Amino acid sequence: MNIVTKFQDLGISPATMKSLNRMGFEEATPIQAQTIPLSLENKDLIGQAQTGTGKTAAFGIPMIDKIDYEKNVIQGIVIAPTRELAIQVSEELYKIGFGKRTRVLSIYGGQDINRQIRALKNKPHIIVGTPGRILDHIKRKTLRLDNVHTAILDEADEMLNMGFIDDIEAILSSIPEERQTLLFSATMPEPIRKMAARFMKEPQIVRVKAKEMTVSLIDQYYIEVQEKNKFDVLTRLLDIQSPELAIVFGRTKRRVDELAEALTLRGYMAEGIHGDLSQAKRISVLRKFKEGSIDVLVATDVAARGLDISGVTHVYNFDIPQDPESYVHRIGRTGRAGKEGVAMTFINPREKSYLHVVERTTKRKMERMDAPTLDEALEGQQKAVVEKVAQTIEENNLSYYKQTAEELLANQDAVAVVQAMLKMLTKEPDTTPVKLTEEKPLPMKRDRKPYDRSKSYNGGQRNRSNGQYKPRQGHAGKRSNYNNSNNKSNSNSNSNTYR
Ligand SMILES: Nc1ncnc2c1ncn2[C@@H]1O[C@H](COP(=O)(O)OP(=O)(O)OP(=O)(O)O)[C@@H](O)[C@H]1O
Ligand SMILES: [Mg+2]
Repeated sequence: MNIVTKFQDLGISPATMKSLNRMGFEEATPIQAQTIPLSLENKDLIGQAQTGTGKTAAFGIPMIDKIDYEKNVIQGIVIAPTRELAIQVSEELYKIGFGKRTRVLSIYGGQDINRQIRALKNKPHIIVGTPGRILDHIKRKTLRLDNVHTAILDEADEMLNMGFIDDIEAILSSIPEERQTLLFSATMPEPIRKMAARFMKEPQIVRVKAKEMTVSLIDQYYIEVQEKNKFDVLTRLLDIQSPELAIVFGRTKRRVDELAEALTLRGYMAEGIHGDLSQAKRISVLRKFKEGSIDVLVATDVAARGLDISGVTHVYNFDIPQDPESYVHRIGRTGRAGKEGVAMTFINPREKSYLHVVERTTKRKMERMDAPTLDEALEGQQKAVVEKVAQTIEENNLSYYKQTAEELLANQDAVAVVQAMLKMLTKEPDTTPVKLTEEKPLPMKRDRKPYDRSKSYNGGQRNRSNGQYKPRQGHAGKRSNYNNSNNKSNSNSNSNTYR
């Protein structure tokens, strides 16, 4: 049962309604429908909803609505874990605030601080920033937060992971206590609750009820593959699936650099992004990806949180993530705002236990897929050529080639002509040798918590000798009955690798 909620029924001001219309937002998403009215009543809130379901606007709309344009002071602050996210959130807030002419400023590390100080003098209404840099400005007294009425922690659990808790505490302590505090993420592991108890006043918890933690529009597969074959499998998949935009996640910075280089060697438009790159480089890589001048982004988990890039059709977990939360955020870069997506996870046979922990957390099984063969890759390439031919016929004026084509067909067998052209146009699967340093598989996982059979899926069986979960029969795809699981026992608690 889906009840449609119109934005005008949520008590939003006409000025903000105008912005939403301009953005093409018609109906509120469930998290928006459930949190906006509470937020307008100044309630503290913890909001959890699947990736790509509009949490930014869920906190952004009511915050903007409460901004007094006449007052030239900072009234709202958003704290986000990465620079990219700070920029993206500030852009979305700018759009939402357009009708009310709200001034939004993003401040983050790596950017010239003097420029930021000058920008702060322009009296923004809202600040979006990363914890370190915000605190830096507070200490320099170039940022005063005593008129802030709304504080938002986006991706709060990631900020905890990154060790920002003290910075956040320091920032919040310089904001008046009467403030409203909101906390949003797709995942809410246990430590978040402690954090909430410290910083919030009787927070209302709004969890959009969903059977699974991941969006059902994302088809999720896993492929069992030996480390040394991973790269060939990746390029074959890229050839077969021909994603519009793809993100490949690697475990380490070195891995990302090597993968980006290897993909480029084999003729893909790929670039890497990770925390060691300069801020300017990271932003330029992301821009190229958004514009489509590169179509494969290779990334560490730095890009896994919150990034909203439309057109990402495929996510490849070249290395399986260490913890299930990270999986949820990574694959959530696709299947956003109602679009479909595909997520493929490579697992080394020794890493099967991680697969099971992810599946138990998300309450969704991944379907097993066999690694594609060279022939299948070739077939994929051919199909791409055929599609391109059809597209060219549709789009271009080909009259210039007509005479030659007719002559060719008069002298040759038509099928032979097409065969020859296909052969010429089809990119043979590239096997250019590349250098990738081998990554060790993740250490065998031992679940410290006893395995509660009444709660999660019923197909796993503990193998005592090595702590792995073995599917009872066949592969994981045979498992069924996730419905028995108790959804309220948010399975995050199953994760014992909290970074
Ligand atoms: N009501 C709406 N109607 C149409 N599109 C919307 C609506 N709300 C948000 N969107 C769009 O959906 C996309 C995803 O939104 P957003 O980035 O806020 O998701 P999120 O829930 O924060 O995801 P994540 O957990 O990955 O951070 C954005 O492009 C946003 O503009
Ligand atoms: Mg978000």
